[in-house]
Amino acid sequence: MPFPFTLTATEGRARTGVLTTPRGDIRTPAFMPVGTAATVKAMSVDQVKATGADIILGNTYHLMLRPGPERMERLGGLHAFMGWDKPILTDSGGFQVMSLAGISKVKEEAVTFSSHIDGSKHILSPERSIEIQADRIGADISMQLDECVAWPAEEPRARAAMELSARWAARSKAAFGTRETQGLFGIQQGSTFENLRRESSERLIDIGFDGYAIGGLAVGEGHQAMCEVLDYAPDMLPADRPRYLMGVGKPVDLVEAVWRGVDMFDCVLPTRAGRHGQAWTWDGPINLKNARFAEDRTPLDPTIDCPASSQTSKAYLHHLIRADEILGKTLLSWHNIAFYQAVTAAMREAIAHGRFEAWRKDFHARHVSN
Ligand SMILES: Cc1ccc(CCc2c3nc[nH]c3cc3c(=O)[nH]c(N)nc23)cc1
Repeated sequence: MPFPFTLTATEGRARTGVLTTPRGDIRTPAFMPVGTAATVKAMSVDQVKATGADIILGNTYHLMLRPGPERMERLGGLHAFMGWDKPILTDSGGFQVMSLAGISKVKEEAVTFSSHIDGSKHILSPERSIEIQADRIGADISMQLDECVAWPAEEPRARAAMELSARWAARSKAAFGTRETQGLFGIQQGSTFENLRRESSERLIDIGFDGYAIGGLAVGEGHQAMCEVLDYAPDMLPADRPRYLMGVGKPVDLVEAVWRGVDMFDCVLPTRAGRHGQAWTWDGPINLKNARFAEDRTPLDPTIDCPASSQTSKAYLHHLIRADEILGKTLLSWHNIAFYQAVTAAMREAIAHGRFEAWRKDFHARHVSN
């Protein structure tokens, strides 16, 4: 019995709804903060909860290397380990292997790689990835193991990766089996080739998943090329199940993807850029290192109910970032996650009232043009 996904309103291709899981409801459009190594970097669980996030992401690649799957299970799973009792989605690890691990080999059977931490050898098959995600980490939503090709890709290479991912989708589903309290998402591949994305979608639908991710984007193609794929890719996936665009993105990427029918997002940007002094605001990004903030006593955003956004002066944030203080990284990460939650909340509200088209125009005028 898949998690119920109820669409409460639609406007054009945009949708707003609720994905109901045993650990809590996920309001869509949803932004999912990335908690790679069992922490949303520089933030406490209470601070993440205070932003309104309904779900966070965990990373199979990092967690299988440290603390290790069997230790994680002995410690009660990721929810107990980190004290987060709402939903957790984990990626399957293949993408991180290709971008982080030492020597790695992709074979039909599995991906083999050496740890970027201590060089130890590891194997990640579709079956092992499901076991780690669902049984050792205890993720509420697991992702199939897939192969994401770099951009740009030649069609034959993109086809090979899409077909391998489709075969791994079937093996992931077989290994996952039927579970009452956990879900499994398939991942659409096919790079920038419409025909490949259609074949990928058809094969995933035949297998049947609780939700469908759009993979293979946010790999350097840029906003324009991503939007061109999103002009057709979301509609190839079932309208009655969640659509998750992996690794996206900047606020404007979220707006344009929601406009084209995407429901769920993850991105390291708000926390990673935050640690380096960048803050997102309704008027676009600013960097607090800039001298113009040295005596600016105004907060980043008085309308956001988050201490980092409305009760902290830019001058103080400027000082903390310039001094490379840990608190600066925490406060800017906290603000950025709260800002992303404010953006997704505003989109849910706009779609629910049939005024997302106007809201999108205002957003561009205010946020993008600067
Ligand atoms: C903790 C965590 C971090 C990151 C992710 C998403 C990581 C990610 C991508 N990031 C940018 N583009 C991406 C594409 C893919 C993809 O095609 N497949 C998979 N499995 N993951 C992707 C998921 C979980």
